Amino acid sequence: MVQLKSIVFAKEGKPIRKYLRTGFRDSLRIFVQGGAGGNGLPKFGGVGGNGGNIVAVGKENIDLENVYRSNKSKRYIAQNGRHSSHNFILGIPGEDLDFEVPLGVTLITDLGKNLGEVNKEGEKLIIAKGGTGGHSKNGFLGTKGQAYPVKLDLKLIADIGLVGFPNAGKSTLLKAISHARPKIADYPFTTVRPNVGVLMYKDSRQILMADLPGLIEGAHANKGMGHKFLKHVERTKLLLMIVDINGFQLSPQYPHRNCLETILLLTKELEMYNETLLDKPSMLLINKMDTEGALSKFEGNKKHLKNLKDSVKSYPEEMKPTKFLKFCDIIPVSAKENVEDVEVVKDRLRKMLDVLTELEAKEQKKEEENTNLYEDLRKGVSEKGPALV
Ligand SMILES: Nc1nc2c(ncn2[C@@H]2O[C@H](COP(=O)(O)OP(=O)(O)OP(=O)(O)O)[C@@H](O)[C@H]2O)c(=O)[nH]1
Repeated sequence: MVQLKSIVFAKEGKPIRKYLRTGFRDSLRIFVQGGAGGNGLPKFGGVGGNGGNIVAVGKENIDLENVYRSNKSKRYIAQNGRHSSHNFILGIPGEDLDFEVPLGVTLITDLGKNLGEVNKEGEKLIIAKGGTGGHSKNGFLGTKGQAYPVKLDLKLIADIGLVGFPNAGKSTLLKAISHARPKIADYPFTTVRPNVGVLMYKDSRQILMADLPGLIEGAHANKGMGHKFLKHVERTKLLLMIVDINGFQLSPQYPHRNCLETILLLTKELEMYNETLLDKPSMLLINKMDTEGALSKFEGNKKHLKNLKDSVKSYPEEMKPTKFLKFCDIIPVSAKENVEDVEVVKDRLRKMLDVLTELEAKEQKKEEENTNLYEDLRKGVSEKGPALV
């Protein structure tokens, strides 16, 4: 209760962030060091063994907490290559050190160098190379392996990102539409970590939806949890925005925002984080349609919802995003009370994702055709030599 009061009545300007401990680890800093190469043996021209590499291996169903628990020292050091000797002229190479990482991880050095991503089960990525064994060309001295701190940055891989201000009904929808069992309560910030639900269809198709909590007006200025979880939206194919038909008020110190303003401010927050998010296909749910007066509010807002850009012309500049999401569907629902509404949403989401998958496949095919065309062209040129025009 004390904690709740601290959150809801936190004074403006005072970050709410410190009151919240999400317990969700979406980044982890570790130290990696490839093994050193063994020395060569000049007398016999012996070559030292190469040092082992540090290799990240994709593993389903684990998270960064598992990675941390499996090695709390957070140091990963691969085996050195053995020196060349009378018995082993070719020094034995050091073994690679493989460690498992969750799917969706990006590995970045402290200097900002992106080492790559791991997105599939069993996918391997060398993140620190072992040193080379000593031989005649390097004075028979083995070299050191690469060594540096690396950040593991986890972005959830979900098809749909569910965004909305606190209390809009994100958890309620996720629970109704999928097998997820998120915490639901009548106060903001109940959800303090992203929940992922699986939407199951009769033909065994599964769609992943991530509920991204903590977004509030001013998140771009690091209010609340700031944009902590928005990075997870970057990879989703589709944005599902959910707003309360009655609008939203964070606490008595904050102004009440009606439904239209809520949409506007949410869009603004998305834009402030990364404006390309607004190019994503999206759907809008107007929730809590079972509450008193909801229908008339919805009727009153219908034409504005259809043409948001013009409807908000007179709003203050600081509330307006420069771009708007192009909602494919705007659906009034009651996530809590109306199972049929939820089924409609589930159906529409499936249809939209199927179309997107088809478009993606076509794009990929086109890209492959273009690559082939280019290869043919290159081959033709190298056989005949460049044409003189
Ligand atoms: N009447 C009504 N209440 C709803 C509906 N959907 C959600 N609620 C209620 O609204 C409150 C907030 O719902 P949540 O699902 O926890 O909202 P949330 O967006 O996940 O909230 P945070 O965890 O703060 O991000 C709960 O008391 C829900 O029971 C609805 O369709 N109708």
